[in-house]
Amino acid sequence: MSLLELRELSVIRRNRQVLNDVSLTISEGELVGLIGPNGAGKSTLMEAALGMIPFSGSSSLAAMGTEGRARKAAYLPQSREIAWPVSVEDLISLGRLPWPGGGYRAEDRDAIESAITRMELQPFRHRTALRLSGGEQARVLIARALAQQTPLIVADEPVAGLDPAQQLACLRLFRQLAQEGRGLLVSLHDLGLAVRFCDRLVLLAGGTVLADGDPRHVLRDEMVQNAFGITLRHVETPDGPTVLPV
Ligand SMILES: Nc1ncnc2c1ncn2[C@@H]1O[C@H](COP(=O)(O)OP(=O)(O)OP(=O)(O)O)[C@@H](O)[C@H]1O
Repeated sequence: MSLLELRELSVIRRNRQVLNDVSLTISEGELVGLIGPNGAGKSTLMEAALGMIPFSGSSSLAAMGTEGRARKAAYLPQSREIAWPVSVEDLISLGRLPWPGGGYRAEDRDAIESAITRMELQPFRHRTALRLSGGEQARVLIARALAQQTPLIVADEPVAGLDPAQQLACLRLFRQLAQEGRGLLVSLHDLGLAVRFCDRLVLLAGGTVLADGDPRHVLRDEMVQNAFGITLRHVETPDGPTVLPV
């Protein structure tokens, strides 16, 4: 079943066409990597898909009411702002706000505990979120999105600022969530991680989809040269395929 359908989505920002006729579907059980150079329109695509900015074309999510949308999709924005000096546990519990009861039922507690465990945040749960390191704050915000327990997760550069072990742990968790039937749209700059963990890659450049499909096919030489102006060395490892930009 599809969780997100974008049809001919176009966005104009400051009189400039940032996205041009982008069509995309995310289905249950899929971890989809959104890749592309800086300024390609990855964040814009996510914001438009969620109905946060004006666009033309259609988005199945943006067409829903705010409550239905918040129960369908959790969003991790690129900017990791924490506005108030709340505890880690309280911040994560905000993920339960879209659900009836607003966070006080037994299932809310279970969702919050599960998110804390999955992001290995037990030692931090009573700390003030604003006083954590940048990477620790990033993990707390991922946990808030997990606590929302939505079928779809839209995450804008979720592993930016995480150390290598935490990057791997985060993408392994995303893979596991996909295996459990959730759909994930995740923007990534590390193409090695993208090819290793994603079921599918969508390559965005100049506001259009250059390629959408099997990661190794999307990352073929002419596509990578066209989008990024670089070459990739493809490497087979015991843990699966990866790539090195050269
Ligand atoms: N609020 C805004 N107002 C006007 N233009 C914007 C705004 N946000 C982004 N843009 C422009 O839209 C284009 C796409 O930006 P976007 O942030 O979607 O790219 P991106 O692919 O996510 O980039 P990055 O990899 O650097 O995060 C860029 O040219 C950017 O300057």
